[in-house]
Amino acid sequence: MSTPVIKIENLVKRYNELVALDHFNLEIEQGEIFGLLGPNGSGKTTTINCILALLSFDKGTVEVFGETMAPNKYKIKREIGIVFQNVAVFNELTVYENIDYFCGLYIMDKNTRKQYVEEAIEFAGLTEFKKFYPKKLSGGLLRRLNIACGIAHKPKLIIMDEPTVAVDPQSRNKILEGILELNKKGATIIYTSHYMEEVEQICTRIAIMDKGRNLAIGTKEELKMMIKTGETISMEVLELENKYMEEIRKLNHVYQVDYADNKLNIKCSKGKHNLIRILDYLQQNQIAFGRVYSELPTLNDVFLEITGKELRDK
Ligand SMILES: Nc1ncnc2c1ncn2[C@@H]1O[C@H](COP(=O)(O)OP(=O)(O)OP(=O)(O)O)[C@@H](O)[C@H]1O
Repeated sequence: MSTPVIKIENLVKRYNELVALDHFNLEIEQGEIFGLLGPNGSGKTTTINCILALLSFDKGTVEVFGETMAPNKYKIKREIGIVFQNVAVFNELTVYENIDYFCGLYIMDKNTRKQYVEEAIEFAGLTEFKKFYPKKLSGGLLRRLNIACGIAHKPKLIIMDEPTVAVDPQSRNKILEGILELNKKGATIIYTSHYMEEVEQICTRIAIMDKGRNLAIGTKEELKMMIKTGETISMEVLELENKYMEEIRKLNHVYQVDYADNKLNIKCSKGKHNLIRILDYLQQNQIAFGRVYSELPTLNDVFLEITGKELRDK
């Protein structure tokens, strides 16, 4: 097997009393789009900062491209592109000049740099805005500029820390498509987010974090196989006596039944004919029902089952 791009073992990071990373382990292979998913404060940014050697830590090891990471490992740092949560560009420079500046930190040859900057501008959809100053850009365009600055030097590893927070849907889609494109061209991507839909959409593997620990790791299919919920069936029911709720609860594969605001919610473990069995029961007992929905588990269900709380997909 090839050397992992990232290998983190037993990482502990404390901020005084607070344990931000608690014996955290992670391995990321070349070519992955790896999602670090967790609620606010779960330790995603701390993990990224430890990978980049921007933070010292209390215990454990961090290897990048097979080498122990340290603040002076410039050869490794050249191969990493980072897009931070907060936009970090110069207000005094235009879009073109900003990208040129960041690219120039790594690419010395003038012609190559010019080509890379043009490519990054096109990639981020900023061609019309080349001469604009950041203050004149919308929030979404500013994020795209931030990304272009981070990736223009064609790094092998791109780390994106919540790049779509507070971004309009159009720019969000553009950013997600862009990440897939960068990956297709060979970059390994680490993507942190608390938007589970995005992570489901683009990531090849996902780690679910909470309180500085890695709770589960796998493809989205593997994560969903880890939990009991196979299917959530919900429907509108105008009236439902308690005795029926009890009986539904006893049906095969059903393990949770809730009824509130005329909505019946039934959680089932994995089974082939859950929906048919439930509808048969309702019909036999002449219980009228309206629209019926059947949903497969989401990453939120995985998170909920593992931690007992919602991921809060804001
Ligand atoms: N410089 C710091 N000093 C003290 N505590 C910190 C510091 N940075 C982070 N923390 C705390 O460490 C924990 C992990 O924070 P971190 O920013 O890594 O989480 P996160 O998952 O990235 O959250 P968010 O999604 O809000 O960015 C939180 O409890 C946070 O309050």
